[in-house]
Amino acid sequence: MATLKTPFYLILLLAGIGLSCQKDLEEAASPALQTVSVSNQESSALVAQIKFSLTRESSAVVIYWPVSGTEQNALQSAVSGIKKNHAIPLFQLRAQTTYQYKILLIDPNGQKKEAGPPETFTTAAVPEWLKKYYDESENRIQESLTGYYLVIPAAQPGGLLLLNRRGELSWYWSPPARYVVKTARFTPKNSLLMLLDEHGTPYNDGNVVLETNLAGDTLALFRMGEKGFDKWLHHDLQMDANGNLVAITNETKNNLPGDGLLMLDPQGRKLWEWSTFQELTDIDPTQYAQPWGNSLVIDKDNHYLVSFRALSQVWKIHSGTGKVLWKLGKNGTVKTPTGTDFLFQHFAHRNAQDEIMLFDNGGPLRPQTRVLSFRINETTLEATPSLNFALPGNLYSAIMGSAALLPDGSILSASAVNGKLVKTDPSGRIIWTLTTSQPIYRADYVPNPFGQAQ
Ligand SMILES: O=[N+]([O-])c1ccc(OS(=O)(=O)O)cc1
Repeated sequence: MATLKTPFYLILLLAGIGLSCQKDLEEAASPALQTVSVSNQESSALVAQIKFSLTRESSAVVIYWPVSGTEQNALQSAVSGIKKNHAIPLFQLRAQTTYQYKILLIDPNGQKKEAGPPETFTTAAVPEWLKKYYDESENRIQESLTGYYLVIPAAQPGGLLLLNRRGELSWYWSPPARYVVKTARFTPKNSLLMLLDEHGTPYNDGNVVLETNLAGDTLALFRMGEKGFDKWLHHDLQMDANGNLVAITNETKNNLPGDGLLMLDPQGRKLWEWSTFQELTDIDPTQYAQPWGNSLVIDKDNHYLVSFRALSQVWKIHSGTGKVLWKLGKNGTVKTPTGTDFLFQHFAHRNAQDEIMLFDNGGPLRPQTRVLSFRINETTLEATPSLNFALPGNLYSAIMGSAALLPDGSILSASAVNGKLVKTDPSGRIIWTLTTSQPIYRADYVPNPFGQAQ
């Protein structure tokens, strides 16, 4: 039987060609960096965004550390999914600091490979107004809760601050020159929904709604006069689970000022509206004041809880029919024990204990601010008081302010006009205080703002 013998040199040659083809294929298949840019501005100096494009799709992550530190102590961004064009936010930066960063590409086996040598960028300075508003060096705390405090200044130009458990500024947003920030809320998407004003309007009125993520990308921008946005908004706004916007509006009837609600879809088209004039039909103009809606939340059953400061009442409003389901407070429809009426309250909401909680500002008749909560039987319309404590006299705030339950059962209060953010226990004993140089409109606790940032 004849055997075909392949010469040894030919085997080597073929093997060599095979190997080099394999290598070429692998190199062609492995993604490489094409373009890279870093953005970081004074408007939000504690976050940078690394944008880069790859020759091929890949998942990626960025590690970063101050040049004065070491790579071993690098922070790591969230993992960016498989694609060619990436925009990766880097959070928890320090201002006016030079960082080194590395882009790591993640292969299908989860192996990370450096896309190139380390590069550097330097962060911008915190704006002067913010340095004056909040002095980190005077505000050191040691808090065991790992979340952050969203502080909304009642100061111009205003902006938004996130403070960490040590009282440090972890993130902020300072508005472009033409805007003043009036209020803001975190959304179910962990973005920020803000009410801005560009006309020097007093109080908490605004004509622009801006949604941004924490990286500073604009997700939505609505301006009064466009589509269904046909009224001034004031004091509060929310995004519902479907991405619709709901906000408190100014209404007018027979030359009297009222309040309303407006719902816009994610494209800014009007879906629904409501007015206090639907409910207050028997008005004596000599006794009338604008109800002054000053907080709005979407309750667990999708109906609205609105605080009306001038009425010293919180209303629950049916989100479909507009019917007022109940009124909590003085002369309301919910039965409350004597001594629990509140005055000129703000920030009414349902807390994690399923109670309606609010910041009871007080007023000239009772110049003392309290934190109250009520368990409400919505069938029998009976309220059982729960939290009820007064803040010390030096924390009395006749206007604005907030009180929110923290996950450890303590309470975060913004004593607005005094520029004090206080953590107290449920009896009102102060645990820590943070101070701002001008008033705080309100503050809230945000458990994990950076974890899920988009
Ligand atoms: O006088 N202010 O500046 C002022 C007054 C009331 C007010 O409304 S409140 O409901 O937020 O207290 C806000 C600001």
